[in-house]
Amino acid sequence: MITHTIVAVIAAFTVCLFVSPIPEVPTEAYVLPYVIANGLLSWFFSRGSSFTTSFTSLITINAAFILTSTLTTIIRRLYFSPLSRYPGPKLAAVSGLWNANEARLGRTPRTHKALHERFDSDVVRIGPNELSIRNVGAIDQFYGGKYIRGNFSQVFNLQGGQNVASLRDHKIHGAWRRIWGRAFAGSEILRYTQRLHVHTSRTVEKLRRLSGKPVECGHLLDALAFDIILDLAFSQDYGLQKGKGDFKPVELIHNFLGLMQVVGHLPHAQQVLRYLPMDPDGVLFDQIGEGIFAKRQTLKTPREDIFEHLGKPDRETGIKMSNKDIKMHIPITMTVGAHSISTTLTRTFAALASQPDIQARIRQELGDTLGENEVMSSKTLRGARYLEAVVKEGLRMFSPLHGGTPAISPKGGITLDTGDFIPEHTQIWIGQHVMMSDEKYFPRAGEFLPQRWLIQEGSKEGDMTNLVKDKRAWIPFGYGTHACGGRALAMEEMKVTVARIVRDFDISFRQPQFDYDSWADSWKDLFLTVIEKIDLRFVPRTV
Ligand code: HEM
Repeated sequence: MITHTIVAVIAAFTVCLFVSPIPEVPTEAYVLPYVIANGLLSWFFSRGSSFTTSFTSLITINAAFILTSTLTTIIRRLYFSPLSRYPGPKLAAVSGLWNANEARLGRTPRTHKALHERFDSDVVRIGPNELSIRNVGAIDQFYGGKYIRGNFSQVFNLQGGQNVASLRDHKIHGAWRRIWGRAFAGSEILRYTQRLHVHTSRTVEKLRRLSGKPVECGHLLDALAFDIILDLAFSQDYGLQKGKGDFKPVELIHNFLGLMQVVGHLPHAQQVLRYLPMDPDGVLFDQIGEGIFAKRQTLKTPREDIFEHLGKPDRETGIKMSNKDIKMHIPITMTVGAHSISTTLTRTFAALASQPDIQARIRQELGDTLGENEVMSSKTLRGARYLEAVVKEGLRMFSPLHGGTPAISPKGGITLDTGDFIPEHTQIWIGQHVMMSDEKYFPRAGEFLPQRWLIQEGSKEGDMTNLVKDKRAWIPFGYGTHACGGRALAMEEMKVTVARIVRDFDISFRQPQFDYDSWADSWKDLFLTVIEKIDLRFVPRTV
């Protein structure tokens, strides 16, 4: 028995040397050999021994192996890892489960920010092979050029297949992004103007009918954003604003974001889940999406929509998406295309509800810049700089993807301008919340101050007020090759919606003593942020 134990301990040390370095070895690479080794051992021990003896030998050898592996891994991660020099919770250094649990609770961005402050460090360790970085120069160092995207993005292809948000191959990703880019070119955005106008008009009419009665703002804007994306992507009038369409897909998004967020932080779990049946909410969401897409394919009218572009080849390389590739873009379009907009806008309207002076200033600017009965669009709102500042400030404080998307540190590692060396293969996060709520970049970061984005009278272009110390830290849409594919549409949609609603209504909280801080504490960052209900009043303006 002693020989078995010694052999198991030596084997465990050897395996640990093999699986521990950064990056860690994929689950299959050691689970499969482990199972095979156990099968061979069972066969070996069962020859000429009783069941009890061979079973005891097997248990002893497994216990010695697992215990030694666990202890070796913990000691290595705590004291001998190249990341040991960085501060952070000990539990985070030991296991990815710490970060996954923060993710489950929907508070990773806030926890990471608190760690940077507690340890007074721009680099903190948030996993055995993971760091959170709070340094503006690092954004381009890690996300500029052809960087390797982190493990988290692989959660978008659990059911097999790829979309732009999961793809790691730069050649194909580049081609797919150019295809996406054509759907959001300036000329296309202008073509979407009339459709945006129709949908925002429905929301405005609805608010007029409600005439100052409390409205659950998240629900109102979910309906608006979902109707818009289903029209622009699939040429369909889904009718949520008219109370006709099915709200189920919106509810499903809220449900499965939680699962995605946890699994995204556990790459080994992602690998296992690929072999298991999909979560029922995910299956239903896919089915609804495919139904919407199938309906689109039967339309007789010309389909001047985003998916029309996705079906065309990339002009530079000739690369074309297969039918499967196109279908893989349905769920992501419905999720990021609607949920991001509605949560950002809802929280922006809540910020406006507490600041009537900002509403008044938006109205005054619209009066000065817009012609009478002019349809609002990126073109007609071009001169509305204060409106743009309000939307930018909303995106700074309420970005829907608050925790960032990770990158893998390149070969040879990177030295930050703080002097910190980040070893190769480390997964790093430069989170939106960590960066955009930092006083060093945005003084009075906790306050909603659109004027921070206005260039001072008489100053040079690019010379901002002293409330923006470094505009490179404004990253609501991410940065680099994987930055948001729908930014132009998102900006247009948010500007038009804010302008139309603020021009026609006085916005206030349902209860004058609304506890904004408790409401903000209840938001959950589940890859995309999920917010609790909020009732606002939209009182029609008479002039
Ligand atoms: C408030 C609105 C929005 C915000 C703040 C936002 C932000 C983001 C962020 C931070 C990313 C990840 C970037 C990265 O990995 O570095 C992303 C990815 C993406 N977004 Fe948006 N988004 C918004 C709305 C939209 C809309 C309306 C669409 C249109 C359908 C869209 C399409 C995409 C796509 C396709 C990607 C994946 C890009 C890639 O991986 O190459 N987004 N977005």
